Amino acid sequence: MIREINHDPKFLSQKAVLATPKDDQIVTDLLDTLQANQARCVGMAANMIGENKQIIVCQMGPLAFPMLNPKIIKKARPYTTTEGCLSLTTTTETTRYDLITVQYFDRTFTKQKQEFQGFIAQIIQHEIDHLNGILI
Ligand SMILES: CSCC[C@H](NC=O)C(=O)O
Repeated sequence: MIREINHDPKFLSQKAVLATPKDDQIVTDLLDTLQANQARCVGMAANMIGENKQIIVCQMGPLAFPMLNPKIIKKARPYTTTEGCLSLTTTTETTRYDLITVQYFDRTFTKQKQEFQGFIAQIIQHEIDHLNGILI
């Protein structure tokens, strides 16, 4: 189901709680909502649809993939960039890392560890910030 985008700064600045296998409907809704906003959005965190759970979805080419309870366990090659966000009206300068290793659970709740580089790594960092209540 496509959900409304949350713009409430108080809600968005909370730290999200751990996701469980019972949260699969949130994953579906997040993927639907990302797809509906594809023209202006490449990633979303669950709190952006009003669900305070550690779930993100990221668009990589034609593929949108969910990550549950993601954690960056390694980061390298910092750089400065400017980002916007569907939940905000302004853009901000921020530091990102070109190379990251992420530990997460996939939709079947299987533990994964994967390395990401470049733009997709940037999206993941932006969305994980959302889970920690950090808006760029
Ligand atoms: C380049 S990272 C920007 C990610 C942002 N998503 C919002 O959470 C978006 O504009 O899709």
